[in-house]
Amino acid sequence: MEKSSPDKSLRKVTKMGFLGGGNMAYAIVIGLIKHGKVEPSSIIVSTRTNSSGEKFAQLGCSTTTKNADLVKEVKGSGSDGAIFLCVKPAQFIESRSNFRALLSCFDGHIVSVMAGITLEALEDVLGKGLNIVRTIPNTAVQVGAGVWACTVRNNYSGFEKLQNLLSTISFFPVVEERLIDIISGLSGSGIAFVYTAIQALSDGAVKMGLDRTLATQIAAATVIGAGKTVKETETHPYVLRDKVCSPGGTTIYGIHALDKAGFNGIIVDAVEASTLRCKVIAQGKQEKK
Ligand SMILES: NC(=O)C1=CN([C@@H]2O[C@H](COP(=O)(O)OP(=O)(O)OC[C@H]3O[C@@H](n4cnc5c(N)ncnc54)[C@H](OP(=O)(O)O)[C@@H]3O)[C@@H](O)[C@H]2O)C=CC1
Ligand SMILES: O=C(O)[C@@H]1CCC=N1
Repeated sequence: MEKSSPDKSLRKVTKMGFLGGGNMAYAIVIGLIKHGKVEPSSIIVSTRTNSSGEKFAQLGCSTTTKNADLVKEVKGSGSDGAIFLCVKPAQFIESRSNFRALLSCFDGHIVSVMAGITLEALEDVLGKGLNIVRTIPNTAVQVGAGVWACTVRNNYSGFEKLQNLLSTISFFPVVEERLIDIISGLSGSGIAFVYTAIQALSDGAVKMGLDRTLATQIAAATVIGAGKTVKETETHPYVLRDKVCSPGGTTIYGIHALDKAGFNGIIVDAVEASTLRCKVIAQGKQEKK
């Protein structure tokens, strides 16, 4: 009896190419290998310089400094391949004619992680009718706990394969495009605000006499616990906060110190500033390195 070929809709994203191998690409690649069960041999990374590719080669990925070689290799895997645009917005705009020449005939998934660059701008550069997904990840994908929001013009056939893959390392909501810059400020950049808060908590404990290593471990565990509690109990953060504040106790004295310093307003300003900055860097106004 003739063996039936496997249902194509059940096949996975087969080959992944990363155009740009900086901090974000590295976080994604590490996450996919360690937490997404992706074989390093199915990943190819392109960078401008050989030295930037070395850390990927050490993981067992292929590397190149020729973008055309990367596209050729991913194309060879058929329409189940994915190319991730992981260069800076200004680098993309500066080399737009090269990116158009490379990708205008690519029929796999084209996943942009570039802050600020809209679907319309991506289509202007690369062409219409491609399977383009605009996304904004954060670097916690490296530990399988990222936030990676995405927007897609139409749910093209095969999009769910990409969704399944990227959901292995992140909370992967599909949202309206107008929300992407806000989520960039909230989680793409927001993770850096949380690192700052962890450092500040640790500093406070060191000031009071705890050793730095233990202070940072406890600060990190406290932030993880707070996030998990908000998520799993689905309770308003201020209700949870009230349960920590005993009347006349220790916590309300700390909360008072935060209020006097304008803590809430500072965080709101930070998310606002990072959100609005997306529009500026989308015009190529960024230091290109
Ligand atoms: N970092 C983060 O937390 C986040 C970043 N992003 C987005 O990810 C993208 C990358 O950011 P990040 O990784 O931080 O930046 P990096 O500067 O760390 O990385 C940029 C990479 O692009 C490579 N590169 C530049 N031009 C080209 C080109 N023409 N062809 C191929 N490779 C090229 C560089 O190569 P070389 O090293 O050889 O110069 C470098 O490896 C940005 O668009 C950013 O908005 C989104 C969310 C979060
Ligand atoms: O700082 C940046 O521009 C990138 C985009 C979101 C997080 N990092």
